[in-house]
Amino acid sequence: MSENFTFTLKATSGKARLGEITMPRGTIRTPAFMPVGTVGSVKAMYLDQVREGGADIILGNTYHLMLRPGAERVARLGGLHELIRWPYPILTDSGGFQVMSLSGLRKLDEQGVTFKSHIDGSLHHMSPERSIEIQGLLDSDIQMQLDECVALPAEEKEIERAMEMSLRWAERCRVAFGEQPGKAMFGIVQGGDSQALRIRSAEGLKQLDLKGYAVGGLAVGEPQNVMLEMLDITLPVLPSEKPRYLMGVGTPDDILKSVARGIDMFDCVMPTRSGRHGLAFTRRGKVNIRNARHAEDMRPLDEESSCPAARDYSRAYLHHLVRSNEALGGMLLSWNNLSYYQDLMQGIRKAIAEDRFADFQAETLAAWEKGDI
Ligand SMILES: CNc1nc2cc3c(=O)[nH]c(N)nc3c(CCN)c2[nH]1
Repeated sequence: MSENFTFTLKATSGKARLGEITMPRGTIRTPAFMPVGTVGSVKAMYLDQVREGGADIILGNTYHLMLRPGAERVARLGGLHELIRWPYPILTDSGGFQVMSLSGLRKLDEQGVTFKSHIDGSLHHMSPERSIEIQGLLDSDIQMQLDECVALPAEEKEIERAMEMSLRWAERCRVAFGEQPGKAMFGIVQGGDSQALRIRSAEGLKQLDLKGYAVGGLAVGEPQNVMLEMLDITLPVLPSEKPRYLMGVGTPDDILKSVARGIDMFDCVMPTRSGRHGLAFTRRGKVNIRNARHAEDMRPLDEESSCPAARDYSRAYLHHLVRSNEALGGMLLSWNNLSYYQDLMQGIRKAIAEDRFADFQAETLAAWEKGDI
């Protein structure tokens, strides 16, 4: 614990980094996977399970929480940590991405975004300053700048316009955030699939004395090789002594390849959303438990797992629950998947500490390819 936000690099293995973020509410072991708790809950999970499974930090969303229950209401209720009973660090996204992907966007200009709520159609305006104000009302530990994420493929001019405005918004968010020693504000690198624009965005953010840097504008439809190429371009420009967060990523394979390039933090709905739809992640690859071949398979998903959902329940029962659309099906698979992701992160951190990350990556991939699931 520390009254400040500090990031310590503990070891490297190639470009993979082992680190630790210390904050008043706790320590975050990196590389870290952040379960997504969009409206204040990690869907189908008790937060005790999320913690026991190995999560040091979870994600919340400004867009959703400002619409319901409302930022001022959360503040009146003691802040997000009190409300959801998660005393550890929370990172909140700024709302820009969710406005683009969820709401009826009405207007986007220098002042901010004007949009209609996807819940009740009410009209809302969010400026960079209001986004930071909301994240403060939520008592968020790591706050994200308001940005404009452009879906790919897109015209270079469009990508440039959005990247330049996101840079101006980063400066306004930096001013609005001020100095909050126990908290952090991260800038978000934009620039789409353009090498030059990615470099300009990263260089521009470096002028702002930020405590961390997110790489945004990726995992928005581009092929994995394009995402990885943008990391190869962007990461060398970012200060090595600050954490790097790749937003919205990703599959286990995405995570391994991004850690290999120097990413420290990840968030993705993949383990929880796919769990609710019957997809199980295991050490030996993915299992679509809805498939009829599991109907009488008495094996658990992974007899060696420390997670009861993976070790103690037969595939036959999981198959039955998912086919019957029983809530327990999504709960057990979400539990299995989050535990798998956190076990993967723990394996990654151990391999970096032992300077054998490349071997770990190869072994993990080989176990998936061998299948035998
Ligand atoms: C699933 N793919 C994905 N790409 C993202 C890009 C941004 C991005 O460029 N900016 C922001 N603010 N959020 C993003 C998110 C949401 C992360 N929870 C993304 N998710």
